[in-house]
Parts: sequence; structure tokens; C-alpha cells
Amino acid sequence: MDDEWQAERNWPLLTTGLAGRLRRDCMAQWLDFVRHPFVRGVADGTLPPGAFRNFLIQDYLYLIQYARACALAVYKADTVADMRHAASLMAGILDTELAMHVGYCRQWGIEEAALQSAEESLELLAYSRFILDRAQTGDLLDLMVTMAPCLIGYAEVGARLHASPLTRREGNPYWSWIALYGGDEYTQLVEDGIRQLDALATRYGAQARYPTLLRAFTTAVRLETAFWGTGRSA
Ligand SMILES: Cc1ncc(CN)c(N)n1
Repeated sequence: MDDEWQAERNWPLLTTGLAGRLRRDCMAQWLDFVRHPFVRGVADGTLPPGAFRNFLIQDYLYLIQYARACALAVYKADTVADMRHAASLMAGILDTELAMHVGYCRQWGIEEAALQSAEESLELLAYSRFILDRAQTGDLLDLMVTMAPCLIGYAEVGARLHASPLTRREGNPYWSWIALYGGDEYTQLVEDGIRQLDALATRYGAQARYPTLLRAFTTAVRLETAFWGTGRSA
């Protein structure tokens, strides 16, 4: 560990229940994701701006696919309460994260028209289509497990960088991105998602199907790691 923030101590909810067990059981891949050189470059402000700009464009396109997966979660839900939860996650992505993203891209000189007309990178295609495949072929628990690294990983990165004394604040062009993912609105979205995953785990029998769930979760984590490089190849 290269700084003091630790999920186990600073945000125990990330480490409990089904999400926490999955995270723990693929810890090597998880650390590759949340401690990636891209994240270090964001923390100390040394990431090349071009890589970040391309990343933002691809991330906009990714969030649209993620919102579509949420819509499939509404469709897959067996109860009205689960439908409402998936619908509120979708609204959180479209109305909060994507909306903040568009405003944020503008600060980086990227207009929404440019975002919409960009071509999808291979990293984006692989990751988003993997999620959408699980959405088509699995049940609601399969889908929510596959979607979990996206939700939890950026929250962990945001919370850690936000709290870390090693993060450069003054003059860091990426500080507002850190504040977005370390902020209250995103934190709330993630905590709701973790609690929902636990509720689904009980009702959908996660224990008996754990190896399959862990495989999907780990694949999504590896695809998250690859996605940090999307700015390089876009
Ligand atoms: C690829 C990716 N993964 C996660 C997040 C955070 N929802 C994101 N914006 N983009």
C-alpha cells in the first residue's frame, strides 16, 4: 500500500457482503484496476492531457451502454422494488454521472456533439458488450454482479485519492474528476448498489453459484483495467 487509505478501515461497506467477498477473492486483479498507472497519473497530475481527453470521450460512450444495461436490469427484475432500484440506478447514471460528465468534458473543450460522433474504442466495445451479454443471458444477479466493479471501483479510487495526503490538489487538472467520484452523490449511488446486491444475493442464491459470479466479476475487473488504456488507443 502506498498511502494510508484502506477500504477495510475507511469504507468498510465496500468490503462486506457479496461485493466485499467478490472484491477480496480477486484482490490481485482488483489492485491492478484501482492502483493502475492511469490512476497514479490522475493523483499526481502527470497523466498526459491527451490520454485523459480520449478517456473522457470513451467514458461518455461507455456510460450510455451502462445505462442500457440498467434498462435490461429493469426488464429482468422479478419485483417492482427491484425494477425501481434498477430504474433509479439508470437515472443516477443518466441524470447525475452522464450529465456531470458532459459538463466536465466541456471544461476540457469537448462539446457533446463531438462526444456523440466519436468512434467506440476496442476496450469500450469489449467491456460494454461483455456486460450486455451477461444482461441478455443471465438473471438479475448475474447482471448486477457484472456491473458492480464499475460502480464500486471508481468509488474506491475517488475516495482514496480524495482522502490521500499524497494526491496533488493545487494545480492538478484532474482534481475535479477525483472530487466527482469521491463526492457524496456518487457515494450514495454506490452504497445503494452494494445494499441491493446483498439483497439479491440472498434471494437469488449467490452461495450456490458463487464460482460463476466470481468469474464474471473478475472478467469485468480485468476489462476495467484495460479501459484505463482506452485513451491511448482511441
Ligand atoms: C469504464 C468506467 N467504469 C466505471 C465508471 C464509474 N461509473 C465509469 N465512469 N467508467
